[in-house]
Amino acid sequence: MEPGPPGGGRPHEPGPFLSGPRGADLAAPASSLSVVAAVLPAGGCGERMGVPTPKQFCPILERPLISYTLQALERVCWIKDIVVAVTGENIEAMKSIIQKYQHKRISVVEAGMTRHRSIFNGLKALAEEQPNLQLSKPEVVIIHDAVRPFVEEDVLLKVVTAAKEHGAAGAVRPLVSTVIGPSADGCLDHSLERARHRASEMPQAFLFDVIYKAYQQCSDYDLEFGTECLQLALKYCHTKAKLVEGSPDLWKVTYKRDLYAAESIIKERISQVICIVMDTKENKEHVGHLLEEVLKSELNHVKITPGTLCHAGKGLQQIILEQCYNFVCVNVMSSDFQETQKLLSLLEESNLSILYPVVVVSVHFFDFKLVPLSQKMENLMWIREFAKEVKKRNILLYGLLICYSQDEQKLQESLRQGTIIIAALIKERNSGLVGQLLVA
Ligand SMILES: Nc1ccn([C@@H]2O[C@H](COP(=O)(O)OP(=O)(O)OP(=O)(O)O)[C@@H](O)[C@H]2O)c(=O)n1
Ligand SMILES: O=C(CO)[C@H](O)[C@H](O)COP(=O)(O)O
Repeated sequence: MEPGPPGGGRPHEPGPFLSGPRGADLAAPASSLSVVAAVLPAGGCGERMGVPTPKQFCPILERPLISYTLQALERVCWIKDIVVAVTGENIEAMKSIIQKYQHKRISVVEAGMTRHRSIFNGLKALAEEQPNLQLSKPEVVIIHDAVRPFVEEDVLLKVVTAAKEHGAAGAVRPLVSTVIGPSADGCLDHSLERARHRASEMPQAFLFDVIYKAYQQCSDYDLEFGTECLQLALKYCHTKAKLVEGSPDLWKVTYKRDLYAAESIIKERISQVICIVMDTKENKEHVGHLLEEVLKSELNHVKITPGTLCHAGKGLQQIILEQCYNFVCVNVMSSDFQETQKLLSLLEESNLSILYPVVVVSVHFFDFKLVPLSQKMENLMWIREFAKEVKKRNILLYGLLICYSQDEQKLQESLRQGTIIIAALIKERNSGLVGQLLVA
C-alpha cells in the first residue's frame, strides 16, 4: 500500500450514524479523566464457520473481518489502547493487517486455548509491564469479540458509563428462540420463559480491577468451559452487571451465512452517497445535469451530491470527508476520458480506497446519428487499461455508454436505464465487471 499525500488522513467509517467528525456528537465517558482500554479476543479457529481460515481473518470486500471491528473501536477517540489476542501462528498476519489498513493504538498479544484464556492474556498485558508493549492499566476495560464488526460508539459509551457505576455492564438482546433444557434421555426437561431472559452479547465493560481479580481467581473449569465474563465478575467479585439494550447489528459472525449478511450491511452503508462529477457546471441544459436529475428522482434513498474537480481537487477532499465511495463521472465537453482520468488521479492520491472499494462509473453520451458506433467503441476500449491499473488501488472503474437522442422521451428512457445500471454497479461492487462498457 503506497502512502497517501501529506495530511490525507485515512477516511472515516461510513454509515448513517456519524454526521460530523468521528463521534463528535458523543461526549467522552462520564468522567473524561478515566482511562479506557479494550481487549479483543481473536484467537478462535471458527469451527462453526466450516472454512479453513479462522473467521476473523475471512475477507469481506477483500478486507479481513477483524479490520472492520478494529476500525469500529479505533474511531472512538476515548479508547486509549486496543489489545488483540491472536494465536502465535497468526501474530505476523495480524501485524500486516494493522499496517496495511493503518490501524492505530493496537497491541497484539498471544491468545490462549479458550476465549476466556485469550481475554485473560489481554488483561495481563494491560496490568503487567510487557517487554515490547507500552500499555498502562486502564480504569475501565471493554471486552469485545473480534467477530462483531458493527459495534457503535453509543453502545460502547453506555456500557462504559454503566461499568463505572456498577462495576460491570454488558449489551443484551431479546431472545429470538426459546431456551429449553433437555433431560439425559433427550426429552424436554424444562423451558425458560422467553420474555424473562436475554441473550448476552458484546461489548461488555468492567472496572479493570473487578474483571482482572475475577480472572485471577477463577478455576481452570471456568477458563476451559465458561462463556460469560459477566458471570465471572458476579461469581468472584460479587459484582452484579448492569444490562444495556444493544442493537441487532451486534450479533456474532458465526456461520458462513453471517459473512454474507455482514457484507450486505457494509455494501448498503457505503452506497448511500453518490457524487456526480461533470465537466461543466454553468450549462443547465448539459446532459450531465439531466442525468443528475434522473438519479435524484429514481434513487431517492441515496444522497446525490455534485462534485468539482477544479481548484486542485478541494471539492473532492470535502466529499472524501463526507465518506463518499461512489462517483459518477460524466464526460461530455472534454475528450473521451479527460474528466474520468482527472478524477481517478485525485482518488489515487487520496487514501479513500484503503478501507473500501471505491466505485467510479465513467459515463459517455453517444448519438448514433452523428458518430459511427465502431469509432466510439474503439476510443472507449481504453477503459480496460485504466480499470486494470486503478483496480490495484481498490478502485472499481466501469464504463457506461448512454444513447443520446434529440427526442426527449427517448433520452429520458436512456437516462433511466443508465440510472438502473449505475445503481446496480454501486450496490454490487462486482470486481469481475471492472473495465466493462455497459450500454443504456
Ligand atoms: N481460544 C479462543 C477461542 C475464541 N476466541 C475468540 O472469541 C471470540 C468469540 O468466540 P467464537 O465465536 O466462539 O469463535 P470461535 O471459537 O473461533 O468459533 P467456533 O466456536 O465456531 O470455533 C472470537 O473473536 C474468537 O476469535 C479467542 O480469542 N480464543
Ligand atoms: O456472547 C457472548 C457473551 O458472553 C460471548 O461471545 C460468547 O459467550 C462466547 O462464547 P463462545 O466463544 O463459545 O461462542
